[in-house]
Amino acid sequence: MTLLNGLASTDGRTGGSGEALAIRGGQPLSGRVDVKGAKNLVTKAMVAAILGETPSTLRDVPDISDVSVVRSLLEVHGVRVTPGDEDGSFVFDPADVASAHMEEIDAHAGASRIPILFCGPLLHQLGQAFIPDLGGCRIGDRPIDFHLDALRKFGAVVEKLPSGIRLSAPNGLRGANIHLPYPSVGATEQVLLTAVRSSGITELRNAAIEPEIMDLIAVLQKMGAIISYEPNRVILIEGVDRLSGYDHRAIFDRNEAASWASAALATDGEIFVAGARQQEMLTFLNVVRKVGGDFNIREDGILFRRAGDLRAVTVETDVHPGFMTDWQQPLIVALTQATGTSIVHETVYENRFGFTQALVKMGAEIAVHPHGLQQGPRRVPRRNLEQAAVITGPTPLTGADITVPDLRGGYSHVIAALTATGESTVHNVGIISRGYEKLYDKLAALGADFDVLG
Ligand SMILES: CC(=O)N[C@H]1[C@@H](OP(=O)(O)OP(=O)(O)OC[C@H]2O[C@@H](n3ccc(=O)[nH]c3=O)[C@H](O)[C@@H]2O)O[C@H](CO)[C@@H](O)[C@@H]1O
Ligand SMILES: C=C(OP(=O)(O)O)C(=O)O
Repeated sequence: MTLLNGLASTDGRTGGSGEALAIRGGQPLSGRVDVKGAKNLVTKAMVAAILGETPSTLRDVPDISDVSVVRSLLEVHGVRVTPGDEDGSFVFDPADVASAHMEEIDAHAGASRIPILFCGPLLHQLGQAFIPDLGGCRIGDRPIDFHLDALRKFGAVVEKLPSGIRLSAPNGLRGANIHLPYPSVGATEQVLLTAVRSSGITELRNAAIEPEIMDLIAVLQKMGAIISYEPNRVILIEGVDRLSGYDHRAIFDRNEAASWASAALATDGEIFVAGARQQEMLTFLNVVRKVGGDFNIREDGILFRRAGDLRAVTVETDVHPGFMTDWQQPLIVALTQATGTSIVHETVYENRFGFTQALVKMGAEIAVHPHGLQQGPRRVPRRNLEQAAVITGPTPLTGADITVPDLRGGYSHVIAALTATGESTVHNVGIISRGYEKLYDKLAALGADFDVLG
């Protein structure tokens, strides 16, 4: 790796969103990468710290920009954030939690989806909350109606502002009976973070049960919450008057682990993903096996490589325990190298195949069907969100000039460029630092040949 203009941070994290990479591909990626705590747990556990009466310690916090955004939003609300007693650990002290100025909150608009989860904790601690407009990947409409409907059931009053929303709880928050129209990850977390200190019992039906949600439940239980779950996506929360801080090691980032696994398959390399665990990746591992990949599960991680030629597969993204929507983009890069016709049905978001245009530019044969391919009822009925990508392979990829559209699409572009022969320029790579820690260091450790262009 060469830093042509020094814009990349010295710790190997990507720099501003305008940064570009010149990548010379065609070589296998081989070596070891370490994955830390999951973006989709760590950011929520940080918000949970507001609910405690004593400081919380979170371990294995990745150095990603979504964590920086949430840290900054906590700090403007008076939470003191200091390094913990080991590398990657942080202490969150909520002793001086206070309302923040609107301008300080607005400065976080459009940066991440996590601010919506501040609602319950801030309402409990301050009686009011201002939430900026949300960011996150633009992969569909991403409404927050389930969040707001649930908050109103707890007794919150929601007012829409020109930018963001204001909430208050004039009569406090009371436990509620909530049935989510769809097992939304964020809305389930909203209910958990609000219910734990609301008076009485909350019954949440059709809850999401992703491993990161189970880890958030573990965090909240450490704080003093009483939460149980029943079959069929039912979660019961008995509100308590006070919560204390927690000490918790975050669950590993299974999305990052799946990304590196796909990179090994796409480039015909061999990558040991240290920190990855089998249990949370069962569904992904089944697909790795079906596509002709090989994995070796060890105590400290999982080794991924090809078992022979890659084979076409059909996958449908779904809520947990299904095949996660965040896994399909890197997998599709590998599927361009598989023999036959693969189909990926996207059922979670309505616009998550935009990244494939760049792959087509590089020589991949991918047809996107915006209204899906499947007729008739689906296992998880949705609101016509299905899209399908049909990938025919194997096709050689050649270097191209491409622009990253979002987090997972961006990672896939980098891996496609490393799979391709010749040189690619990948623009806008800074977005990838939302969810991948030390990307440049990891690529360099795996033998990738690239320059940072700025
Ligand atoms: C920070 C974080 O954890 N992000 C993850 C989280 O996003 P996030 O929590 O935003 O995803 P959700 O599970 O809420 O969204 C799933 C679907 O429900 C819809 N929906 C959601 C809320 C709502 O109020 N109304 C509504 O219609 C969304 O538009 C989407 O079509 O789960 C997604 C699904 O596993 C992952 O892809 C994201 O990586
Ligand atoms: C969609 C994702 O994240 P977010 O919800 O933070 O936009 C993702 O991690 O792929």
